[in-house]
Amino acid sequence: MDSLIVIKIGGNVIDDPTALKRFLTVFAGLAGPKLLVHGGGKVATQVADKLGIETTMVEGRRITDQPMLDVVTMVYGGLVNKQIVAKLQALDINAIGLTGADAGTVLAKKRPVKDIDYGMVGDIEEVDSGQIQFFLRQSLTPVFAPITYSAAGDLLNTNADTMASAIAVDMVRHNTVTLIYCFEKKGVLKDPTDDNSVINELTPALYADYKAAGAINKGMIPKLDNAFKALENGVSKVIICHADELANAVNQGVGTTLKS
Ligand SMILES: Nc1ncnc2c1ncn2[C@@H]1O[C@H](COP(=O)(O)OP(=O)(O)O)[C@@H](O)[C@H]1O
Ligand SMILES: CC(=O)N[C@@H](CCC(=O)OP(=O)(O)O)C(=O)O
Repeated sequence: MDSLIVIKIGGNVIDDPTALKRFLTVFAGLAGPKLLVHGGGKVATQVADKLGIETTMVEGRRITDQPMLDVVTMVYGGLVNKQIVAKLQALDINAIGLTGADAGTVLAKKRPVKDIDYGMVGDIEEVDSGQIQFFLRQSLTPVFAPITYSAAGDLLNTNADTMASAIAVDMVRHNTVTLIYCFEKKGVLKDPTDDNSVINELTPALYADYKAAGAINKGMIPKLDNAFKALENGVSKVIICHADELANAVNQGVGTTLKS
């Protein structure tokens, strides 16, 4: 089986043009088939602000009413996605920008209303990994925006960490998959205020301990839940690392590697 690297790049890096350019240069230089999933939550919040639309996040998920859905569709599916695709083209990577609706790649279902009404937020139902494999075989590099679609034809806002995990898991049918979450810190930290406290190997038991102690919190919790889910479902290797250390993470094991 061919290997495939699925990489997710987070919103804090996307919001910093210099850091994004550095990351994309390293991404472009990685050998072999690869695929990028991007976030952009920070940019969406800034654009919503300018339009007078208030942002509400609950457990790391954006409450997405119709005006907010319009914003995230424009920001993720348009602005951020196309800027990344253009930069990759300039780096000689033939990138193809996609939302989950494009080529029917990621189908979702509107999150049912329980205690909280998230609005137009999608929980992933099905990934068409055969279609993604088809793009890869044409030597195209898919770049996914965190937008999915429903069977009824609605666009849905979907967390980018979840999207990367779901795509990686389904690609296991075709490839030996490595999943790498890149963000602005050096990995999962024992102490979030100390950038030199990287946990080299994280097991579910250690994760539970650090979470209970409050050392792993906020956005890192849904990220790790998605990351462990990928490891449990056939992804060979899952790494969380700094965007600048992507090349070393692939080759030399920097950052945090998840263990089952
Ligand atoms: N133990 C930890 N190690 C590293 N980051 C942590 C930790 N606990 C909480 N965090 C926070 O999690 C954030 C990453 O989650 P999130 O903002 O969702 O990432 P992304 O930008 O990749 O989507 C970091 O910016 C950091 O503030
Ligand atoms: C439903 C939901 O919360 N979707 C996310 C999608 C973007 C994202 O995940 O961006 P980062 O990776 O930069 O956080 C949001 O709108 O913030």
